[in-house]
Amino acid sequence: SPSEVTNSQQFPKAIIIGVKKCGTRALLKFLSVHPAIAASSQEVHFFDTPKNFRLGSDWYRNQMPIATTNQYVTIEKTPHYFIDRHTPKRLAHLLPDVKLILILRDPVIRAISDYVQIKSRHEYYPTFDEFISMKNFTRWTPIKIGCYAIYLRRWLKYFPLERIHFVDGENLIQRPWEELQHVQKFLNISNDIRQENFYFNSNKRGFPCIKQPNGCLGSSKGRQHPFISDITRAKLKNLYSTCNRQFKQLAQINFPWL
Ligand SMILES: Nc1ncnc2c1ncn2[C@@H]1O[C@H](COP(=O)(O)OS(=O)(=O)O)[C@@H](OP(=O)(O)O)[C@H]1O
Repeated sequence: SPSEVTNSQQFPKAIIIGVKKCGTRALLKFLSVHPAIAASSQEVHFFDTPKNFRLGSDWYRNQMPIATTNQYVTIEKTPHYFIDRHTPKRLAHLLPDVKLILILRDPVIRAISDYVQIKSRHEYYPTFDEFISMKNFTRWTPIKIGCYAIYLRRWLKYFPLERIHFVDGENLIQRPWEELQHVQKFLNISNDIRQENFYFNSNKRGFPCIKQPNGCLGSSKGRQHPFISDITRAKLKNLYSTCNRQFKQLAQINFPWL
């Protein structure tokens, strides 16, 4: 077909900048079935990793998926961009018109998810409750990342709020088509990914999958979370209440869990 003759690699029109463990992979996977989207399968880590950044913008473009002429929206996701100090400025300089997508979850659940991932790489590891009972627990990275306002403030020095779309990661699990509808609108593409494209898979602990071959996420997504004590929950809820309030103000959004 003619579109195959003009395959090319394009700089991203949109980037899922984070947040880690909030559903960035699910969002990109669901978006990738849209006919207008070419999605990068790997996390590119261009702006946040010195050895990659030094290779320059040609290297970056060469990491992008081959897009057919129909796929005029190239997207990549690197969740670490959100918390990286250098990325906002570097990205604004290279791609001043890029659209940013930020997916968020309840920071308490996000912290547990982060913990479960780290624990999976260790044979012996303290419990989540043990971490939170430590005096300096607020300096532990899985806890720090959940104070979204701190990081968003940095991004807003380089990007206007209208260029950032916020996705409710809790709702992406419950009613993914609603979040997809908003994202497709933000990207100015047709509303192709709809409710009838999803099913809930009991083998995937009830997480939604897309109706196509390999339409569910891999085994490292949707892990079992450990029991967390009420004391730990109350402590984190209290810690995040200020961050959440500031985030709501900065982002001018309101998700049910915020
Ligand atoms: N449809 C679907 N299927 C499976 N998992 C889903 C889905 N939608 C959202 N999620 C949640 O995504 C969490 C992982 O987030 P990320 O992909 O952003 O993680 S990462 O930062 O790339 O490591 C992952 O966290 P865990 O539950 O802790 O494994 C999921 O809760």
